[in-house]
Amino acid sequence: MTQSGFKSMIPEDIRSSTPSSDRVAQDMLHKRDKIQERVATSSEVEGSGSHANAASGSGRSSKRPSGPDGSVGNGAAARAAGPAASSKQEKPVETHSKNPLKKIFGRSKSHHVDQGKGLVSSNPFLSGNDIRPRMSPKLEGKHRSRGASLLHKDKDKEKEREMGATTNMHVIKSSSAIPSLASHNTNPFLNSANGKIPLESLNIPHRPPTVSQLYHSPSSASATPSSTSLGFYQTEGDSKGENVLPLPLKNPNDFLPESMQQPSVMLTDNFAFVDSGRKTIGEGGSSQVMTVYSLYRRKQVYALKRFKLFKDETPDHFYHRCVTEFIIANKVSNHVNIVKTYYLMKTPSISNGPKRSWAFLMQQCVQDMFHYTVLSGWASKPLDEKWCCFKQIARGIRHMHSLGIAHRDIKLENVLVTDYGALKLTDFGISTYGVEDPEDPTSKRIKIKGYCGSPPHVPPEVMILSEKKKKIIPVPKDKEEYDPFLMDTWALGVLMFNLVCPFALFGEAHKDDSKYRHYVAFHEQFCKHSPHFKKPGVYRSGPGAEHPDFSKLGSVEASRVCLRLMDPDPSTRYTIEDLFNDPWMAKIEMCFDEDEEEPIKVPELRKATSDDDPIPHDIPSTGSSFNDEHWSGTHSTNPFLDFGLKSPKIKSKSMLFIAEEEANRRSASSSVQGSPKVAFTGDPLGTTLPTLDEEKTKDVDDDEKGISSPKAVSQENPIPVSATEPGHILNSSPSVESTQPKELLKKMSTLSLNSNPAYDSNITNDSNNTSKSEPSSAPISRSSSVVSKNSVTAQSNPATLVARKRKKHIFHHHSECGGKPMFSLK
Ligand SMILES: Nc1ncnc2c1ncn2[C@@H]1O[C@H](COP(=O)(O)OP(=O)(O)OP(=O)(O)O)[C@@H](O)[C@H]1O
Repeated sequence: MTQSGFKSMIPEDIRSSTPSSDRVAQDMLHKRDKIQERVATSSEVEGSGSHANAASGSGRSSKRPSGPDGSVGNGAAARAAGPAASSKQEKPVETHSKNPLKKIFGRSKSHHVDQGKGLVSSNPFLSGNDIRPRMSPKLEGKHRSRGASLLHKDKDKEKEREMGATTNMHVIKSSSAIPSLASHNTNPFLNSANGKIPLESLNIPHRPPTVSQLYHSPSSASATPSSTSLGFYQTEGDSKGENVLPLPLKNPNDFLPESMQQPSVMLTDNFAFVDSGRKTIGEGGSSQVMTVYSLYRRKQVYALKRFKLFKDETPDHFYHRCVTEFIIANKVSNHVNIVKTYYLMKTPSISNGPKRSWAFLMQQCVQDMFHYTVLSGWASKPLDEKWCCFKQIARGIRHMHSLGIAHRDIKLENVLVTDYGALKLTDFGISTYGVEDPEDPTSKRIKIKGYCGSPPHVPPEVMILSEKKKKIIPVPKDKEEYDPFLMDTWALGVLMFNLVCPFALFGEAHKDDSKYRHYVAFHEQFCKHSPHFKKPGVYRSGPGAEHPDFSKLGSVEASRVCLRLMDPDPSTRYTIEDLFNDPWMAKIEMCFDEDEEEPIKVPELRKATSDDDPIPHDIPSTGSSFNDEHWSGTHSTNPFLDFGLKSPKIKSKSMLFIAEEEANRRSASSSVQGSPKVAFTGDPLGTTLPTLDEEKTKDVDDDEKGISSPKAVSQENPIPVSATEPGHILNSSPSVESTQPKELLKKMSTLSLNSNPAYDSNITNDSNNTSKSEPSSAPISRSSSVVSKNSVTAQSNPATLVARKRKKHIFHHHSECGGKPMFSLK
């Protein structure tokens, strides 16, 4: 089928965010004038000077223009405002609303906390010090506390108070089921006082560490928390929660292992923002995602995940947080079911837009799976298609596990869908190595301490480690550690169930959750009646009519798999290999083959700036580098991956060609330099970018001269002289825009919002109230519809789908804890 035929299957609202669509490029061009205007205006408003800018960060936030959902420019503000606004609109709906959008099962909350201290392994980064704190804003409104206990046991109390307070806030402000649930709530932690949790700061290495050093060396400064406040976990949801990194921004290469050094680290050397970076395509607790395009191929668009510096987070802490996530994200990228993360880059501040920071340059996708599963037509999709999705996700997990890495936050929200129908795992913020030697995936597996994750995707053996739960039931010494890989398979079981049933079986896998107790009782009962059910290599039937919900999985084989994955006992739970050995898995027909080439193109890095030479210089095209090696598969085969269509002829670019092209570009650039020079107004040298194109020039803020202008960027230039430009230069032929229509997306495209009767029933709760909720399926409220005052409108109007999606990211899947294992063996 032709590309246009394929595109027509994607709803208009989704198409508009489709990465490789012409619309994006056209949109960019059409908005050029507008952008120019805006930048000019904002430059005036903002004034110049980075210090002023940093100091007035919050003020800037409030000035940001809102997107269609009212939150794009200022997600935190929207979060803060959302609950209040939503309470107005959603109170009347409560739990019996006929509006299915109020009742669709909700996004999970992530508890990014490692609260343990020390591992079985001697690896300090998997231990108590192995904390990657993380914010939990999406559902929690303004705050989320961090796992202070990971660092300071004596701070546990304070932390819990904070968690309780945060939870309370969340329950009240963001759940549609709040009114009814709140009255039954007896959670003693919901009314705790607020507490401030101190966090030790980090020592950042001055030289790039090796991966092993990053994760194993006790002396690795990069991962050693010292004494800094954890307050940034608690303030992210606040509109003023994001701080600005001090100038000069550090160079990612100073933090990356040698094997991962990048030939260019400044985003604007090779890319420019679509819509001047003011339009986000997604927002998470710790990041904003927007679209950028290649300066050499405007139709080549990528997702830029820009990380936020949380209030009170030290820059060093931030840098390490980003680099550890990047290392894993990049390492696991080379699989069709994992989103491709290419580079870690410095990004400039943009007037009335994002602030200077670090960001991942990633493959751009269309939507996350959660989005699709709440569409009205999803329930009626054939099970075959759902199992195909399931298998793709499982393959992504298998790939990660084969590299010795556990994801630890598997859920539908963290699965992205591409416009060519591939499903991809994303968000490796709490991923961790589960092996002794990160560079040897076959090395001994280790267990991990500390709570993290997103209930109900958090397995019982991890759930008990939550500070809240530890208060209820103390954890015996021998239960303080868990296998992170089995955490993933449990979560995969929950996800599998949710692909078919739009509600949660229980809120939290903990005994204080009555629905979970029901589930465990059923599981035990079933195994009792089928004694060989858990026997390795034996494949007994799973529950059928015995269970009203598992019977919806369509076959006793599927229910077997689901039950084996969601085995409360980790010692008998399916591993990912067990899953793939199950005959039911083998029978699943794939809608996207594992070895199928993807119609994507590795972003080109042709230019780099440095301290010594602020004018972008060509990146040598020979030699070997991390990227050559890492992306060799893509480069060495067909980088344009035309997906079964005839491949375009790929011509390598000679240096002469590049030089000519650059000359042309410069002359084109100079021709537009007569236009208002709005960018770099704060450039102390009064320079403009001689080689950047118009759009790029407009994108950059004055105060960022140190970052964005060639001269400013030149703070640090550790770009190795021998650095090579992997296949980037070779990839200069026209981008392949055509994508073959995939059945999956084709059918997804026919889905519409808001008319799925399945979502009308049983949607109530919030995980904090699960102990009071009643049996059968324990549905959870759809947090985004509750929090966002705009979400109701957005949800009921397919045309606003994308806007709604952006909104929802603000609210989904984070919790009060938010502590992310900062240095978890990455
Ligand atoms: N490559 C991408 N293409 C398209 N959209 C993306 C991409 N990466 C992320 N998004 C969107 O942005 C949202 C936020 O991304 P992500 O979950 O990675 O951020 P995060 O800050 O790590 O989230 P959190 O910390 O809250 O879990 C995603 O839910 C997704 O919808």
